[in-house]
Amino acid sequence: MARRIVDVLVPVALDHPYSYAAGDLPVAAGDVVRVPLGRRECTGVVWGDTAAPDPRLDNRIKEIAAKLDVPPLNPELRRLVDWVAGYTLAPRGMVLRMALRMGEGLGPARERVGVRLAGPPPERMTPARARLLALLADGLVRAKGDAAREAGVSAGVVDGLIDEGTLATVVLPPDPIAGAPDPGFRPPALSDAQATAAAALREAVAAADFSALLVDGVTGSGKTEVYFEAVAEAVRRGRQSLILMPEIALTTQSLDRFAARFGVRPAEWHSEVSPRRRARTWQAVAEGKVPVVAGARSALFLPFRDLGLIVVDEEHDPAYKQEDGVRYHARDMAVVRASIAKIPIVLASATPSVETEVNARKGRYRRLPLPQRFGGQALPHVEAIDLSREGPPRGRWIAPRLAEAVKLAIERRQQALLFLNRRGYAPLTLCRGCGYRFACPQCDAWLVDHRFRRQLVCHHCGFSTGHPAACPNCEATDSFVACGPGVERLAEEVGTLFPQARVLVMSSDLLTDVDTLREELRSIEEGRVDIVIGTQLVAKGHHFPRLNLVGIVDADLGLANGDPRAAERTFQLLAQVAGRAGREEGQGVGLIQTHQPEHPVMRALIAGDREAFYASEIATRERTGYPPFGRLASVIVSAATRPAAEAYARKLAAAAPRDERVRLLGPAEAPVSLLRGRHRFRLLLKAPRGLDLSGYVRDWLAVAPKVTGDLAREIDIDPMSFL
Ligand SMILES: Nc1ncnc2c1ncn2[C@@H]1O[C@H](COP(=O)(O)OP(=O)(O)OP(=O)(O)O)[C@@H](O)[C@H]1O
Ligand SMILES: [Zn+2]
Repeated sequence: MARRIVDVLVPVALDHPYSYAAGDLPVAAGDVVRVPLGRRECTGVVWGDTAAPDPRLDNRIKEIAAKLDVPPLNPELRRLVDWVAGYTLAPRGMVLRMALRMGEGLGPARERVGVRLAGPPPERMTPARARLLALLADGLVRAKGDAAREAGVSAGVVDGLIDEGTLATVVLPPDPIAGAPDPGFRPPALSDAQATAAAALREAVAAADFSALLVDGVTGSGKTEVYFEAVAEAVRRGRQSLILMPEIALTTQSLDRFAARFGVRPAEWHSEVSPRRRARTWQAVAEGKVPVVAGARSALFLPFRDLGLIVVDEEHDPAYKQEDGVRYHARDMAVVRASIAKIPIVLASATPSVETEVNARKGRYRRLPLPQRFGGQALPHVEAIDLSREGPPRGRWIAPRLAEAVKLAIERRQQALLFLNRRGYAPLTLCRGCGYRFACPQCDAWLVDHRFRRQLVCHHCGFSTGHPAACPNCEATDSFVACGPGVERLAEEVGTLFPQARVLVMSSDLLTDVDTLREELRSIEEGRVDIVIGTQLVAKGHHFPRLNLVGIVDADLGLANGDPRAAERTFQLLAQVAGRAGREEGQGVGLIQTHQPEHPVMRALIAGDREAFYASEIATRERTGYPPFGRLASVIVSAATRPAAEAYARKLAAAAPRDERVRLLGPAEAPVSLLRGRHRFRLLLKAPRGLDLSGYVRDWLAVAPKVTGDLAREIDIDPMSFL
């Protein structure tokens, strides 16, 4: 009988599977196996039987080493891997890698050890020992760390009593990945609009077929409570749910709210979860033991055994786009997964992406509107502060009218949020003597002054250096001027304006860990802070009951770049930030400092007229052929030298297949022309909506000159970043 040869896809940068002999192993498609690869062994997945094994390779074909004892990757996930690779042009192996996070090489799990009272009291008694013994007097087993913490003693005290035989150790089972959510635990009383939307969601889950629904609710309308009803329905039907969230910062409150609604927290999946816990979660999800996962975009590639629902919260958020490795948009690929799995997908946003808005208008997505805030709170009243007429004095950033409003808020014991989407102290430092500007040696970017950390930092590559004593150019001392504001500088100004106020600066670079972040968010919720100064970290999703005033310090910041989505992003971000105001009591107020009060984005925000914004933006996109009315793909060519990058970019452009429907723009030097020491050129493709742009690019690359030496080529289908 002929040997059975199978295709095994391995998680490396390769598009095609390798052939292996199955040997005596009864392997089937989807099985996770160990295979020899070069000199090492790696984990791969059987993709199918090799259709036509090459007889010339027969004696070179190696055997599968072992079949792993984990559930196979089901056809749905395998199709998703194929689909994402085909669409993004990322090597299939790299997409598979995202689906194979089962944690090899972690070694055996560390045991959790508990202690209990077991023997006679120790000969020498100390107050700490006495406290510990008093705690354990009830005879219960406690985890070692818990016992020490509860008794207020060090771990050494516990160990000492174990050595003396007073305490005995017990091996504890690992703490569970996730409990069982109870759909009937604490269902909310829904408003009419919420109830209508929730009913539609429940029906969609019950229909168990592909459908896309948009929960389109104003800020504070209770979108979360509503999509929880879809999750409840999936749980009732014994099917798994995936809730995607753009940022871990967002998950904190949502997880607590989930627990309040369902009695337990969902399983979490994001970069802050430890590798070991992730490995256990992966396995439990594959075994169908995890009813609900809440996670960042990479959770999309988890091996659900029976996925019944996907929710994408804040679907418009740019964080859903992965910008390195496999460049994919998690919202778009979630729609793909839902259609492959034949399940409903729920998108939620107060400011839908233009793509989603168009889909809803065309009826491809079903819109479920929540036009009012829950509990009848009014939406914030938004006004512009025209910086060219009533701006702050030189060297200051808070206009008198905004300062007055902050003062009033504090007097009323309410909170104020000052939003500035710029980390650090100042975006540019220059020498007053000679005009020298501090730039990153490896990037085309200025160094940002971070005073809290006492460093000048590059926001592109992370390069950092101390503040020099003298100008590197003219050697003048004490001649540096900080130009422009960052949140740290704003904090300085707030300190002088409101010396008594309790101020919290929140910015991703100041964060040490998630626990600190959670604690800081809690301190705002509980009213232990008067003024919050923050970047987009605090802009989204949060619900702060006492926050009534939102001041947007520089509303024009995001409008100035050449990004076709600049207006959309600015509108979304500012609407989200303003939407933090007045969610529980009183009238929320948003004050927008801008030089362009007449800009369509500002006008829509001030008038609270979302429709006006979408109408003008959609018309512009339609006229210019930008997404979703046309399609884009970008190619970045980079090299160690500028001529090498440029020469290859030109050759690449010359090799583009002729197709009058596709327009090739460039090559042009990228806006960030130097990044991490590499010179960059950009090509942009524009095509009509119906064209298979991935296919076009694939054909192009097949005939393009080879990438040699230190040249690199990054393909981005549906690019979101234009730097
Ligand atoms: N039916 C309900 N019963 C009780 N509380 C509710 C209900 N609906 C919403 N809420 C509360 O109203 C507040 C706002 O809801 P939620 O945060 O879900 O709004 P949202 O639409 O997600 O807002 P945003 O888009 O601004 O994040 C929350 O504190 C939530 O618990
Ligand atoms: Zn840099």
